Amino acid sequence: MMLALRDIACLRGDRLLFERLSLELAAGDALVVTGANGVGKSSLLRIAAGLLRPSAGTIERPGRVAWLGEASALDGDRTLGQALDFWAKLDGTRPDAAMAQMGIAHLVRVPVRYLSTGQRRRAAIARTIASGAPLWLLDEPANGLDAEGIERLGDAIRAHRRTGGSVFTATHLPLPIDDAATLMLDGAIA
Ligand SMILES: Nc1ncnc2c1ncn2[C@@H]1O[C@H](COP(=O)(O)OP(=O)(O)OP(=O)(O)O)[C@@H](O)[C@H]1O
Repeated sequence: MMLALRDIACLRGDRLLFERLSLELAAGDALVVTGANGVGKSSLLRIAAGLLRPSAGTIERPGRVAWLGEASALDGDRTLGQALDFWAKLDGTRPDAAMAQMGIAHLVRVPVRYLSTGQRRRAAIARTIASGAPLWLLDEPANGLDAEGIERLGDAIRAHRRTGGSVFTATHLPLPIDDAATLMLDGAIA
């Protein structure tokens, strides 16, 4: 088991976004959460990541987690290579293969602040790949990616699952993920 949420409730402000939500991810699983803007997809992923405390329920997450959110955690003043190296060192890995996988190896000497939106997103995905974490939590990972980037993201997810990794993602854009389970948040709270 990579992730288990049991009877989770999420209250934001005075709004109950969802309650009694349970899910489990095993090695190799992919789970895609969909639903309208504001329904609570990001909140659910943040709860799964331990970035947001649920108002009820329990979370089990035995292994390491890679978090990909809206904000880039890459230092704008460093080159892409240095910025990815920084994180890879902490994780005890190397980012080179991940950069190649996302088609950004040629940008290794470009300062992160000069990268385009899609290049930055590819870099964030490369960081996720290079983390070596078994569980990927991806909040709208395809935002800003072109068709080729989305394909590379799909390939990366496939490769990750093939080696026993799991992926839990929220997305508006259709992602090329084989036999993913889907969770539709509909905001229907009794
Ligand atoms: N810090 C906060 N305090 C109170 N309410 C919040 C806070 N952060 C988010 N919300 C509210 O929680 C609800 C769910 O937000 P969330 O970001 O989880 O939705 P989402 O389904 O990911 O939306 P989107 O599709 O727009 O990304 C929204 O109504 C939002 O306004």
